[in-house]
Amino acid sequence: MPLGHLNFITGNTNKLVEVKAILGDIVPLQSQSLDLTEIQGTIQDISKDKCQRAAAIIGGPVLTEDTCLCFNALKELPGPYIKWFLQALGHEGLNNLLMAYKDKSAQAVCTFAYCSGPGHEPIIFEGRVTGTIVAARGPTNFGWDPIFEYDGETYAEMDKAKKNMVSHRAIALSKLKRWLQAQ
Ligand SMILES: O=c1[nH]cnc2c1ncn2[C@@H]1O[C@H](COP(=O)(O)OP(=O)(O)O)[C@@H](O)[C@H]1O
Ligand SMILES: [Mg+2]
Repeated sequence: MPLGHLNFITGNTNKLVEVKAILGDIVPLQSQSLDLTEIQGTIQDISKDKCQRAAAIIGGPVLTEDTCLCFNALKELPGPYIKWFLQALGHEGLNNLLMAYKDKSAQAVCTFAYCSGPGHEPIIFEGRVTGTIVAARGPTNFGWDPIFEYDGETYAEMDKAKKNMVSHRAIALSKLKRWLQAQ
C-alpha cells in the first residue's frame, strides 16, 4: 500500500462513521472538512472536479465522496442534487415526487474519488444499489435512510452492520480497498 493514511474530505459525520466502520483497520483514515462547491453535470464529472479541487487546496492526496439518489421514474433525478431536494422537500415531499408514477424504484449511488495530488487525474470507485422509495420508517438521523427500502427494510431500520455490508457505500469501498491493496 503506497499511502501512510487516506485524507478523507468530508463534513458529514454519518458518512465518516460508515467509512471508518467499513474500512476498519485496513486503511488508516484521517478526515478533514472543506467547504467545496459542486459543479453541475454527470455524477463522475462532479466527483472528479471536486476531488481535483480538494487535492489542489490540500496540496497532496485526497479521498472525496459523493452520494446520489436517482429515481428511475424521474430519469435518475434528483441524482447529485438529492441533498437540496431532501432539505427542501423532506421525506414526504420526496415520496410525493413519485406519486404520479407506478415505478417507485431508486438507485443509491456512492462515488469515491481518489486524487494523488494537484494536477493528477482522479480515480473513481462507484457503488450502486437499487431499492424502493417508501413512506419513512426508522430513525431519522441520516439523510434519506428512512425512505430507501432494500431487502424488506429501510436503510434506517437496518442493523448498522447489515447496512455496511450491503450499501452503495460498502460496494464502492470494496472497490477502493481492492485497488489500494493492489498498489
Ligand atoms: O447512505 C446514506 N443514506 C442516507 N442519506 C445519505 C447517505 N449518504 C448521503 N446521504 C445524504 O444524501 C445527500 C448527499 O449529498 P452529499 O453527498 O453532497 O452529502 P454531504 O455534502 O452531506 O457530504 C445528503 O443529504 C446526505 O446527508
Ligand atoms: Mg455532494
